[in-house]
Amino acid sequence: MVEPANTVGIPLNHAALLRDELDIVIPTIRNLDFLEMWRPFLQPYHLIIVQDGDPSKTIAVPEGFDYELYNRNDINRILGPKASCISFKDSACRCFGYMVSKKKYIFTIDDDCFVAKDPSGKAVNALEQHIKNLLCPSSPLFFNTLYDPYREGADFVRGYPFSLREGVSTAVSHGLWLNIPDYDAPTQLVKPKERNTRYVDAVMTIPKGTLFPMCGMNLAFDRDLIGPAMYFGLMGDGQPIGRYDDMWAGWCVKVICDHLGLGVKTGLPYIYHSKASNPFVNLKKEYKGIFWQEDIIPFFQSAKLSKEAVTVQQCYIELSKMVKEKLSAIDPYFDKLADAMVTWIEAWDELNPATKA
Ligand SMILES: O=c1ccn([C@@H]2O[C@H](COP(=O)(O)OP(=O)(O)O[C@H]3OC[C@H](O)[C@H](O)[C@H]3O)[C@@H](O)[C@H]2O)c(=O)[nH]1
Ligand SMILES: [Mn+2]
Repeated sequence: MVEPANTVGIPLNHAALLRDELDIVIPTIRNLDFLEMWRPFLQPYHLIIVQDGDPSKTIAVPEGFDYELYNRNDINRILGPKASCISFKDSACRCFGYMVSKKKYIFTIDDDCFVAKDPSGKAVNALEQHIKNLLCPSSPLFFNTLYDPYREGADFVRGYPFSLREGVSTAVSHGLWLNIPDYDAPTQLVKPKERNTRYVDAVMTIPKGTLFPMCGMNLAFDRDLIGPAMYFGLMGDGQPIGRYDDMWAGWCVKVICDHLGLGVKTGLPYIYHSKASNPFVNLKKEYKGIFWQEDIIPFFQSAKLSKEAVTVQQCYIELSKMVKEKLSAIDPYFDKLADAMVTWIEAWDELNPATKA
C-alpha cells in the first residue's frame, strides 16, 4: 500500500529555484485544497489557474498563494474568435496557461496529485526534481545504460562516445505517478484495483526517433525551447475524443524536439495520484482514440520536417499541414484539428510577440 507524504512541518522553500522564471499551471474544476500539501514546495511560485467548466463557479485558492485565474469568459475575452482552439470541459484547457505565461519554465500538475514519499519516507519535492531535469542536458543521440549521466554519483559508461557527452538542451521533464497510474480506460477496467507502488529511482532521456505517451498530470518544460508545440488539441465538449490531449501534444513535441536537437526526459519525480477517474466515462472519451492512434503513431513516426523549419512555430505549422493532408482521411476531426493547430500558433504569437533578438 503506498501513501502520500505528510508535509506538515516542512519549512517553506525559501531558496525556491527559478522562482521568478517559472509558472505553475493547474487546470481545475474543483477547489484547490490539494495545494495545502504542496505549500512548502510551491508557495513561493506564481500559479496560473485555468478554471474549466462553469465560469460562474468560484474556485477557492488557499491563502498565501500568488496566482492569476482564467475562466472560460476570460479565455474568450482574451483570445476572441481564436478561443475556439482552447478545449472546454477537458483538462486540455491547461494549455491556455502555457500561452499566457511570461516565464521561461512551466510546471503543470493536476489537482488530484499530491506529494509522494520516496522509499526512505521523505516527501518528494517534485518541482525541484523537474528543475534539475530541465537545467541539465539530455542524451538522446546514444543511450546511456546507467541512466542519467549528469546525476550526482553517475556518469557516462564505457563506450559512450566522448563527442556526444556534452548532450543537448532539455526541453521536457516528464514525471511519473505513485498509486493511481495513468492507465487508459480498458486497462483501468481490467485492473481496477491496480496501484503503482514501485518507485524507480531513475531519470532517462527518451532516445531520438522514439515517441512516448506524454501525460500532463506531472509535467515540466522549457517554454522558450518548446512552448509553442505544447498545444493540447481539441478535446472535450463538442469533440469526438478526449483524454488524448497530452498524448497529442507529446507526439508533436517529440517530433519537433528530435528535429531541433532538444531532449525529453522521463522518470523522477513521482507525485501521488489520488483519484481514479471513471473508467466507463474514460472509455467513451478514449474510444475513437484507441483505434485512431494505430494510424496516428505511424504518421508521427514517419513525419519529416524540412530543414527550413528552424523555429518551433515553423515546425508546428509544417506538422499541421501534414495532419491536414495525411490524417483527415481517418476522420474530418483531423481537418478541424489541423486548423486549430494554426489558430493556436497565431494566438501564441499574438500573446507572445517575438522580442527583438
Ligand atoms: O473537464 C475537466 C475535467 C478535469 N479537469 C482537470 O484536469 C485534471 C485531470 O482531471 P482528473 O484527475 O479528474 O482526470 P484524470 O483521468 O486523472 O486525468 C488524466 O487523464 C486525462 C488527462 O490526460 C489528464 O492530464 C490526466 O491527468 C484535474 O486537475 C481536473 O480538475 C478539467 O480541467 N476539466
Ligand atoms: Mn487524476
